[in-house]
Amino acid sequence: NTMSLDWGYTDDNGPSTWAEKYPLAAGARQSPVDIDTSKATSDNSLVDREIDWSYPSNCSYRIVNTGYGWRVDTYGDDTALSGGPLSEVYKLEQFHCHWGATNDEGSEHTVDGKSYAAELHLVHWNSEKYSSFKEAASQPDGLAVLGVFMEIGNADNAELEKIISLIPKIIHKGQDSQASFDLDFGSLLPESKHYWTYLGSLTTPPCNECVIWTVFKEPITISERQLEVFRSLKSVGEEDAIEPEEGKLVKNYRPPLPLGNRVLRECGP
Ligand SMILES: NS(=O)(=O)c1ccc(C(=O)N2CCc3cc(O)c(O)cc3[C@@H]2c2ccccc2)cc1
Ligand SMILES: [Zn+2]
Repeated sequence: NTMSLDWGYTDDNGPSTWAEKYPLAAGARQSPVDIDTSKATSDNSLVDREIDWSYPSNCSYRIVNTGYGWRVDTYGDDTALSGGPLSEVYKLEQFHCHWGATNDEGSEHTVDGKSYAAELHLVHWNSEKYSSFKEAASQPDGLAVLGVFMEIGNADNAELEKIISLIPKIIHKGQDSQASFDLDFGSLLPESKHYWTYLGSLTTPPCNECVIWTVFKEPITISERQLEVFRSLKSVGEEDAIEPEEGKLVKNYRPPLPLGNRVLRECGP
């Protein structure tokens, strides 16, 4: 029925149930993973191959409540991500975030078992080799996602505030808001470009194994108030008459899956 999403993060439709309807979720190249720093190899294949990104400073965006979080759709024409583990240039398609009900959980990747309070994902697709995002999402090197850990700090994150200020307009699933603001992506990313990288998947259904993951080592900070605004989103539409406190998206992260025999590489200490 319209009330229940066919997948989500509650006990009855959460990550442990996804493989029933989305068989790829049970694959051997799934994401997220726990980053065991002792397993990371710093072979010189990545040495001084920094991750290079160029994003426009002023652009028009659409923020949407997908039912499992907020997502900002960019019109990635003049965006470019290259270098690091990437052999081609990738275009930014969208970015979004994952969080938990309390600050001691919320990130998808963990580092030596430690969770951060949230994790930002910037999703890019291989526009050099493929003709659309959807086509790229069915290819092993189709997508490149940058993962940025978020920890609680005293100060608001000013760049994120431009997005957070739009959230009250998209409280219910399906709502969206068009905005054009000058987003300085550079400050949504940590100062240090040091990262881990491995081959993985979408962390939500359909869990396609199409992602080259790059997770920055250094977190950015977000305030508790800003994180509370994320948790005020609802996973149900305006028409779904439920109690005011019900349907709140207090968590939308997938717990880590086994790295298995995949290689985990790192660049920078
Ligand atoms: N967390 S993440 O790994 O960075 C990630 C990346 C992309 C996507 C994404 O764009 N998806 C997956 C979920 C989804 C749900 C929809 O209702 C929808 O309209 C589109 C998507 C897309 C998607 C769907 C099918 C194939 C590829 C992507 C989701 C999560
Ligand atoms: Zn994500």
